[in-house]
Amino acid sequence: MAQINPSILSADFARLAEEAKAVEGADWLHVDVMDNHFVPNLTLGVPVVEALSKATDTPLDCHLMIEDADRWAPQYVEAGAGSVTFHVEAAAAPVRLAREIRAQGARASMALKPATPIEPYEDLLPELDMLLIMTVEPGFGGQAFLDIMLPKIRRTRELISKHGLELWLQVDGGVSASTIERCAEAGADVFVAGSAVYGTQDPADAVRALRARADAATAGATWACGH
Ligand SMILES: O=C(CO)[C@@H](O)[C@H](O)COP(=O)(O)O
Ligand SMILES: [Fe+2]
Repeated sequence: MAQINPSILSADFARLAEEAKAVEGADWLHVDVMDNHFVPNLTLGVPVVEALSKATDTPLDCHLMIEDADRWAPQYVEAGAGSVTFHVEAAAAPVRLAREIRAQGARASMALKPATPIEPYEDLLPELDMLLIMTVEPGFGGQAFLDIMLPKIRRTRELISKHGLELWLQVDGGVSASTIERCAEAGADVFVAGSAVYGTQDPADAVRALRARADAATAGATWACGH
């Protein structure tokens, strides 16, 4: 079954605990951490992640859009994140960092910006629990989905199958009722959705509807074996 991870970036930041509860039933809560250096936007940091992890039973999927990921990522595990995604463009030693995150007991995930190819990282895939392919330039919610990322999603799914890995393949940016099927058909199985969830009257229902669309699009796919 497809996983839907609502992005808290599109929620009301003055009511984070309530907004987190509004999507209980989602698989993970996606938390976008931005430092105004790696991306031109500033959101939240370790203390807010710590508070959120106490405010919801939904596990936290922290997407770090920050420089010096090697130094900061372990602190997000300590703050309560169940999955920590660092950008390969911001990590000096991605293998060491992934091993450190796993040793701390969290899922280790690596993200690629749109212009970063997957091929140089094929040998790193066994070190990861999830790979995130950005389908917008990171930094803001509500941007249009980049169709040109679909071939990269397809090639990554082929690499995962070739190596027989359990790795989850996440897409993030512009995922909505009108784009999720294309992502699912290309091979993604974890979907981040910000505006398509929090921009609706009933966020929990939006999560269910997105999951149903993704599942329908991949019914019968050999790799869609569930989590
Ligand atoms: O990481 C990011 C943006 O950099 C995302 O997680 C966005 O928050 C997704 O928002 P939508 O594109 O779904 O509105
Ligand atoms: Fe994100």
